[in-house]
Amino acid sequence: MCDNSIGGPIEDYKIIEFMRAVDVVENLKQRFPNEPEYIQAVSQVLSTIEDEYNKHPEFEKANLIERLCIPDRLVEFRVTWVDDKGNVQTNMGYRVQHNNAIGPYKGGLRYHQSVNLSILKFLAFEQTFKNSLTTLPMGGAKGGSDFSPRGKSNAEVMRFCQAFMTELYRHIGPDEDVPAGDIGVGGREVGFMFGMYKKLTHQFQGILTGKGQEFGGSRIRPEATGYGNVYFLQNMLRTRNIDLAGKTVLVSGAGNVAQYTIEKLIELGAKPVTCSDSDGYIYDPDGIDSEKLAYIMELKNIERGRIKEYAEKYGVKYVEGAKPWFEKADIATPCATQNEINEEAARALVANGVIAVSEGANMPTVPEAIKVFQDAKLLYCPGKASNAGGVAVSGLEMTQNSERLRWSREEVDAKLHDIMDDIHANCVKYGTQPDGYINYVKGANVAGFLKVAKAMMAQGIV
Ligand SMILES: NC(=O)C1=CN([C@@H]2O[C@H](COP(=O)(O)OP(=O)(O)OC[C@H]3O[C@@H](n4cnc5c(N)ncnc54)[C@H](OP(=O)(O)O)[C@@H]3O)[C@@H](O)[C@H]2O)C=CC1
Ligand SMILES: O=C(O)CCC(=O)C(=O)O
Repeated sequence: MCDNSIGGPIEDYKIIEFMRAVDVVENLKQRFPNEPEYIQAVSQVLSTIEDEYNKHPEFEKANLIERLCIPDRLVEFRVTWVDDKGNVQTNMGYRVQHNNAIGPYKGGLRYHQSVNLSILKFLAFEQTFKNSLTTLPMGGAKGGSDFSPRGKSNAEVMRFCQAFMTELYRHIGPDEDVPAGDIGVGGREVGFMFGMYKKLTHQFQGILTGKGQEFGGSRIRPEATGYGNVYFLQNMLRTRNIDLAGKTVLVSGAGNVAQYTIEKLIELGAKPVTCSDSDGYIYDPDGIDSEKLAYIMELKNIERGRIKEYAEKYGVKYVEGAKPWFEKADIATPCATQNEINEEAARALVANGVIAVSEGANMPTVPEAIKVFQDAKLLYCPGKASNAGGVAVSGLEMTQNSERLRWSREEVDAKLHDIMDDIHANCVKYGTQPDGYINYVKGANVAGFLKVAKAMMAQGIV
């Protein structure tokens, strides 16, 4: 029996071989043939960690790679609810508990008509690496439903959230799994789910993050993903002595992440000129200022209207059915959804002189487009690093809930800032190439992977 440099007594399990990312991905494709987003995410990570993984033969002997790629558990259930007309509706509900080697499962819930297992498996896989990068003790998970709150009344959203929780509550807990928001799930939905959990269990526990400020929510959690995205962007720019102030920025999305990305960009003197929803984008050459942002927040969070109305109010360009990547600017930050920058858009961004791309969304850039950015030596960072501020402050919310106290806005913001700095430093450590170019994709993947891998090895074959 040998004592491996990382991990425990696993000598007899397997003859040492090298891991070949392409083989692992091919095998997963055969086993999960209808899950393109999941395969895309796995294949991007494996291709960048292959060398590091193979420096540790004990990993392959323990078949660590398959155990890391395949989720621990999939929970799938029917959600039945009644709409305002009295019709009985059904949707699917899911929770993908991917990996809890370094802490309780943690990750958002997405309510959108496109939700399926492939999308949730990709998000839960990415979340595992992201949460590891935050330096906080959180495993990775994701969940949600093919229910879309868009066009539903408040009462319908409440009934759906309550019905969803009547099943989900069995699978979550402060030390087991702590969901939060994502697309289509914000403070309103978290509140309704929290209320139902309390009703079902008679317990007031920190089982969700992103809660209202009055019942255990952390200060800065709503802002955290967007603010963190901009803090990370600043760090990237500093590596080339570039100042964010005065730069024009293309932003996609008009939801939580986009709004607070825009807020922080304005505060730091940059000029966001676009934002979008799933119908189209607006281009405001004068820049979205604080007053216009307040209008967007009211429009999207209260009236639940369409971004086209911004163009009508301020007399600016609105482009139906398109994304903002063909406009001219210095920086781009996709904050809407996965695969929203394709190769053609990436080429346009490079041709237009964009210097940095920081992802607020999860996996918004397709692999061919990432290659375009990296070949052009752009400052390009994957979401698992640049948008980790949201889950990081969720981790801080969990800590505050356990201690039954609340930190000030300044305290939480300072901790968020430190965490984003740490993530950036780790990307530089593991991603700097011999020519000095920082491959943030590799840096984030290797740093996130190593911590989870070491924890899994130490915990034996389970
Ligand atoms: N909230 C958080 O803390 C975190 C979120 N993220 C990621 O950030 C991204 C945005 O999330 P968030 O802001 O919370 O979600 P929201 O629901 O608040 O906003 C999503 C925005 O993206 C648009 N959008 C959604 N789907 C599509 C689509 N298929 N095509 C075009 N536009 C679309 C929405 O438009 P419409 O209203 O028309 O649907 C909306 O403007 C997601 O990738 C999410 O996973 C990452 C880390 C943390
Ligand atoms: O705050 C959380 O737990 C999850 C945030 C999230 O969904 C994400 O990081 O993609």
